[in-house]
Amino acid sequence: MSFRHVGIIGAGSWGTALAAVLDANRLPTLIWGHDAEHIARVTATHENSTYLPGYRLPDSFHFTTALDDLAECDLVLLVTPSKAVREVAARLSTTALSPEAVLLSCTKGVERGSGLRMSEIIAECFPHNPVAVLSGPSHAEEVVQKMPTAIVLGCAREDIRTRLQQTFATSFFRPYTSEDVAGIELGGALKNIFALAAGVSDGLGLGDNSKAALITRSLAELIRLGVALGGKRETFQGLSGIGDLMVTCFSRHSRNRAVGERLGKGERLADIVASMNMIAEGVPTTYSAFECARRFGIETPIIDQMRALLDGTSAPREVALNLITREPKAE
Ligand SMILES: NC(=O)c1ccc[n+]([C@@H]2O[C@H](COP(=O)([O-])OP(=O)(O)OC[C@H]3O[C@@H](n4cnc5c(N)ncnc54)[C@H](O)[C@@H]3O)[C@@H](O)[C@H]2O)c1
Ligand SMILES: O=P(O)(O)OC[C@H](O)CO
Repeated sequence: MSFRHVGIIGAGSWGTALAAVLDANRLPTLIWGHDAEHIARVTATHENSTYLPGYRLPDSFHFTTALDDLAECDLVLLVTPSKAVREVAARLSTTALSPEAVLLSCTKGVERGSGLRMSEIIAECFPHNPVAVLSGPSHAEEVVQKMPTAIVLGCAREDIRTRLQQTFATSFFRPYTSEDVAGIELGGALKNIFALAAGVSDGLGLGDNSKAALITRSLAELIRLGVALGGKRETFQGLSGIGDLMVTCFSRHSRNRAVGERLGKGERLADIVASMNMIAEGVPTTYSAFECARRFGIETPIIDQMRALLDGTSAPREVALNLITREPKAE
C-alpha cells in the first residue's frame, strides 16, 4: 500500500531533493520550514535559492510553517540538522499525527551528551509509531538533476522497509533495504568527521597517497567505533559506510570536505561556520563521536585529532604529523 500524504520536516537542500524524488513518482509533498521568511520566498519564487539554487520546484511541492498541517500525513520525513531533531520531533508529537504514521529520519548525526542516534530520539518522542532511516552517498545537487543515486532504507519492520522502497524507487534513485538501522545511521553520521579530515588533507596539499591512507584508516576507525555502538560490520562496507565515506571525501558538493579544506588552509572554524548558510554535520559529530568513543573505550586517533583541530588546540600541520608519526602497529 503506497503512502497518500507525505510531509517533510526541513526545507533545506536534502528535504527539497527528497521531495523531488517523490515528485518523480507523482507523490506530492507538504514541506515544513521553521523560517517564515524563507518559506514565503520559496513559495513565491518556486526556487529554494538559499539551499538549492537553480532547481525549479515542481507544482507538487507545498509549503507550510505550521506543524499541525502535517497531522494528516501517513509518512513524515525528518530532514533538519541533527541539533534540531529533538525539538521538532517533540513538537510534532503534540500534533494529531496517527500512531500508524511512519517517521523516516534522513538526518545524519549523533546527539551530544546522550550519544543517541536520530531514530532513537524520534522513537523517544513517538513510542508507538514505526521509525525508519534513509542514508547513503547522496548529494542533493545531483539528486535533483536525476543523476543515478543509490541509498539504504532501514527499519526493524520488513513491511515498512518494502513500502518505503517502493515509494522511493525511481529511474534514477535506487533504494536498498536493511534491518541494521544502527549501522545505517552510524555510517552516515561518522563519515562526516572523516570528510572533514580529508578536506584538511586537501587544504594542506598533502597529495593523493596521503588522502588514500587517511580514508582507508578512517574506514577502519569508522568500523571499530560503529561496531562498538551497535552497527554491523557488513553495513559499514556498504552504501551507508564506505559508499558515503567516498562521496563525501571526494565530492565538490560536500560541505564537510569544504570546511576541512578551509581549515587546512588556515581559516578559523568560527569564521568558516559564520560564512556558511548550510550545515556541516561533521563538526558537532566530532564531539559526540569523541564522547561515545571514550565511553566505550575505543581507540579513535583521527577523531581525536579532528577534535583538537576544531578546538583550536592543534594546527592542521600538527594534526597531520601526529597521525603519520603514531606508534608503529600492525595493520
Ligand atoms: N544536502 C545533502 O546533500 C544531504 C544528503 C544526505 C543527508 N543530508 C543530511 O540531511 C540533514 C539536513 O541537511 P540539509 O543539507 O538539508 O541542510 P541545509 O543546511 O541545506 O538545510 C537545513 C534546513 O533546516 C532548517 N533548520 C535549521 N535549524 C533549524 C531548527 N532549529 N529547526 C528547524 N529547522 C531548522 C534550515 O532553515 C534549513 O531549511 C543533515 O543532517 C545532512 O547531513 C544532507
Ligand atoms: O555535503 P555534506 O558533506 O553534508 O554531505 C552530504 C551527504 O551526507 C552526502 O551523502
